[in-house]
Amino acid sequence: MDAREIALKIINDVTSNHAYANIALVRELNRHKISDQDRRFITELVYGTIKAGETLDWMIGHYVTRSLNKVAPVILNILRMGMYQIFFLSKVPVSAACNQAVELTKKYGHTGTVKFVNAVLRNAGRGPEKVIYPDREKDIVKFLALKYFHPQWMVGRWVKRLGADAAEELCQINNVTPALSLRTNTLKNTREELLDVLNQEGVSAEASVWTPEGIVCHSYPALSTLKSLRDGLFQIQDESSMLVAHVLAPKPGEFIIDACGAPGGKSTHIATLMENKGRVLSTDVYEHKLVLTKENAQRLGLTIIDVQSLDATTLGDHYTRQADKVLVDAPCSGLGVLRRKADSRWRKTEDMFKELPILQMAILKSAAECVKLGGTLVYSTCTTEPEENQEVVDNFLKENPDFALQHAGEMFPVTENKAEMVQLWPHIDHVDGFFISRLVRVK
Ligand SMILES: C[S@@+](CC[C@H](N)C(=O)[O-])C[C@H]1O[C@@H](n2cnc3c(N)ncnc32)[C@H](O)[C@@H]1O
Repeated sequence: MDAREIALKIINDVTSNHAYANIALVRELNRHKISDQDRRFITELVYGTIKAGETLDWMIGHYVTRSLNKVAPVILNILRMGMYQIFFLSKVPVSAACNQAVELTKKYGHTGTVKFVNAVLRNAGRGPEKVIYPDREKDIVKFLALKYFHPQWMVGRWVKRLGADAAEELCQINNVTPALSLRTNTLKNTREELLDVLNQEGVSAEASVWTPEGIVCHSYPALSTLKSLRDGLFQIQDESSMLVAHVLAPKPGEFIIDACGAPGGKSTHIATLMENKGRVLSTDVYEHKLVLTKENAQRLGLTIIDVQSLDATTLGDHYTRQADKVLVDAPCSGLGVLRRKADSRWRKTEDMFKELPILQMAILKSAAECVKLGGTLVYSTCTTEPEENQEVVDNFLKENPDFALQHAGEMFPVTENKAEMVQLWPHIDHVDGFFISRLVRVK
């Protein structure tokens, strides 16, 4: 199988079988003996074609008269891959993109589809100027959605809320692969020591400006080859995600519940800040995910984390007023982390903003029952949308006068932040979009 056929197989798996792009990619890459150059090409082609899906269909529409619904899924994916190479991969000659698509169609289609694919791609290659984006001034939403590969409803929300320019910056940054960030395991080494070890392992990295233990990597070999990872010298975690445990501010000896804890990114950070003294109960509704929490804790040398499979909407029945601090890192729409996965933007729906706040509120209410008098409750999400963030906290506070809002931004360990409820943005803060709020039980 050549690189483009492998890419086609992965894309088919995503579009026809709803496979996750990153999982399907790794699975398929591991099945073949492929050069590093081909790996990079396949990755770029798969992620690009999936991300640009609606834009590519709109572009194809300029060169065909029949409805794309009538085109067989595999042929449509061959066309999408061809269009992506012609319009967005300048290093690939147009002739190569066309010829390879035709070869693939000979294998997966018939004489008629071979002619069709050949005609569409050669016409696109000869006349790319036929594709004209909507006028930015007249239809900003459609323009941004097509230009930056986002669902129109999503762009519409952001334009309304943030204005056209900020929405454009956000869409733009959502297409840039973020740097890898790591959290130093301060129980095993200091950040400076870890930076030295990483340097010796061929990682180019620098200290994060957000947290005292954060590290940002600019280039690195395959993570599986790093002894420092196997030895538990660090945990992979985004910089904004690292801020959550700092806002919770756990102390050695406390009892802390992490209500939506798997795969343990924040539970392990909390236990580390507690110097591995006290108790962290990390619960999650999905039992299989708790295995990952246990593995992370073990690799990092943390012994105070217990895991329990539990629906957090019932947490209050089990641990009433027992915890010093509770974290609710709630399941959410994930609009703050779209840059991390090529297909995630196309999996979101507007219904999420009706359904998720109901679950988030139920979890928050039940988790709140576990907090002792004077104890802390932190509510965080990796999304940017107010229905899941400020509105959940505001509604909770209205119904629960036993809790008061505290200043989350003031708890940031390094940077200054004046917001009571913090909303971080990829295009402003250059970290994952995260919401963090901090409440205290006063009665
Ligand atoms: C944002 S993720 C948590 C990430 C985790 N805090 C970390 O830092 O690694 C949300 C988690 O909530 C879990 N979840 C979803 N519904 C839940 C429920 N009703 N009760 C408990 N956990 C739930 C999901 O399985 C998912 O692992």
